[in-house]
Amino acid sequence: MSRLAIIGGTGLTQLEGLKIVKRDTVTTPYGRPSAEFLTGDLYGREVIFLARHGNPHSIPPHKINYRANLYGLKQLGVEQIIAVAAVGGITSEMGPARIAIPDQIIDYTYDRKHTFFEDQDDPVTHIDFTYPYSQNLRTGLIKAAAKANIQVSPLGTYGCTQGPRLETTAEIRRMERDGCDLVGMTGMPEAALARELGIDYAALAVVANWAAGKTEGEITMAEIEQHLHKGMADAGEILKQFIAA
Ligand SMILES: CSC[C@H]1O[C@H](OP(=O)(O)O)[C@H](O)[C@@H]1O
Ligand code: HPA
Repeated sequence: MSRLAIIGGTGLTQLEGLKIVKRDTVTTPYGRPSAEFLTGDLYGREVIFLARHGNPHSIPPHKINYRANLYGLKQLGVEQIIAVAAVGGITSEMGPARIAIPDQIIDYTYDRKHTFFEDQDDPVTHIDFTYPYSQNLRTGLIKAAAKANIQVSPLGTYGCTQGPRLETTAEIRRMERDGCDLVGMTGMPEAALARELGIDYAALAVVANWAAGKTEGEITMAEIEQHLHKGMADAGEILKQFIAA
């Protein structure tokens, strides 16, 4: 069976149910990962968990060392990653607490270390990224959601912004015109780095709020926390069914 890792984001700093058997503080040629890699038993399967923003949550999205995180997971033999991510909902289906399994990404980030192929000695390498998420893992997550009786959006385009600020109304309007259904700040370069390392990667996106300008008023952290509470409980059920299968 492939070695599976779960990367947790906002609202998932600790993975409930994980019986931890090993803690690895890994060093990589790219620096230090966000936190210890926790290996343990989750519903009978060995899983490695990493808190993307650190534990406690202290690293903002643009400061995450994505290369160290992904390289560290590769060093531990990981072949599959499910990334859990909080997002804002842009299109009508993507209301708060909804879960989506995106199939596409648009990258609006800048100034992030986004590739392993940049040294003079490296051959020039252009990975294929036509389908940024693993179809195999996406299908598994969609089936797991059906088994858990949780309605999810089986498709969606994740737009990744630089953060840490939230977006303006005009930025969200532009992203919607571009075809984005969801907005988050960590999907890239995480997904591309996984592909560069040959690790299968899919995301469980949990909608925390309507994106900027989609409702009257401003976005509050209280609203985000409330919706994430429900959304993360559902994400946990989906992961449980995914592992059971
Ligand atoms: C207002 S919460 C924004 C924060 O939450 C998301 O984190 P993650 O993708 O790690 O769950 C988003 O990308 C931002 O980093
Ligand atoms: O509205 C948002 N924008 C960007 N990232 C997010 N993560 C949760 N909500 C949002």
